[in-house]
Amino acid sequence: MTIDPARFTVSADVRDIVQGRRLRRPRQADWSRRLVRENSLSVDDLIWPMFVVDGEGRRDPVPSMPGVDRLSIDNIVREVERAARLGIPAVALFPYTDDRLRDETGSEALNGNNLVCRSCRAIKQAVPEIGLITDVALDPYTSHGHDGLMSGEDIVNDASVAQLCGQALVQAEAGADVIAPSDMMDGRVGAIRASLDNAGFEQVQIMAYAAKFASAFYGPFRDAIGTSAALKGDKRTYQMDPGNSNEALREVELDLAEGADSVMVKPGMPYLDIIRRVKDHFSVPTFAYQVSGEYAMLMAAVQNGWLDGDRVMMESLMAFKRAGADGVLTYFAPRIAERLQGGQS
Ligand SMILES: NCC(=O)CCC(=O)O
Ligand SMILES: [Mg+2]
Repeated sequence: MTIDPARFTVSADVRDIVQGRRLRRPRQADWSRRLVRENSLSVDDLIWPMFVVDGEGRRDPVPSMPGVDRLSIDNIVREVERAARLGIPAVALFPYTDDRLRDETGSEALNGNNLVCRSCRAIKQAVPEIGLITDVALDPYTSHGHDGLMSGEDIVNDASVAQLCGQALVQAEAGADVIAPSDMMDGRVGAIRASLDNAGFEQVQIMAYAAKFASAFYGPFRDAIGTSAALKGDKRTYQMDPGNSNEALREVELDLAEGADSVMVKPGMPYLDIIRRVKDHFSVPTFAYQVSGEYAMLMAAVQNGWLDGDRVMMESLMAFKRAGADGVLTYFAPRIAERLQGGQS
């Protein structure tokens, strides 16, 4: 329906008020909207998290993450080649560990020939130019599903840190460019930095999961790496309380003091305020993790036809940029990169 503006009398008062305050003016055309846009999204902002599983020719869908598969090494190499073609700067690896290899201490984490290490070698051989990020935490390897070592009901800090240093070393030896500790033990960044340096890996970066909250949004990830059933209790004695914000700044401050090259806030969208505070306070490379539950939530609505997939994906990523993030770990990475390559934002 079109209306005839002439039929509506606009008083001089209204015109006076609007005069000189027409913020809608630059919104009238695409060229102008693009010129005044404050933030932009580029392929350089993307880190693609990937799930690796043992075997060959495997591409097992993760039911709660439509469009995401667990890949065997041969297929993961193919996908990393695709990431490189798309211009994605880095990928992050997470292993699905066979139940037989899980134990109380997560000893498989220290096996220099474990699935993650074998994946690193294969990827580095095929696609040496891509950034390779590995996860340091024991949860994919422990029978109890916790990120550290357990003594009774407790997750013991310092002994866990020692184990995590060993894990970081085998990953660096296998070719990881960035060690990303996601365990939230106190002091692990400094200890890992020292271990890496002592072993001659002073160029290997540390991306610290500095402010990682005890969140219900990790559910689908735990399905993907097969720890949902194993996990005893919850992670509230080491991950942050969702009610806290100042504490996130202390966590980031300590990780930076201990030698982190970049820091991460996780989950993403429910914690945009934390990203903004971290960026404003420290002005360091700050990453966000759009976690599995955020992805699952959007995809579920998209599959029902309730949301436009491409548009919510782009808008959700733009929100991270606006909040101050330098980059985002997102399961949408290849889809976004394809869209950006097509020249659409
Ligand atoms: N350490 C990595 C994660 O916990 C990922 C969480 C997610 O995507 O839900
Ligand atoms: Mg900490």
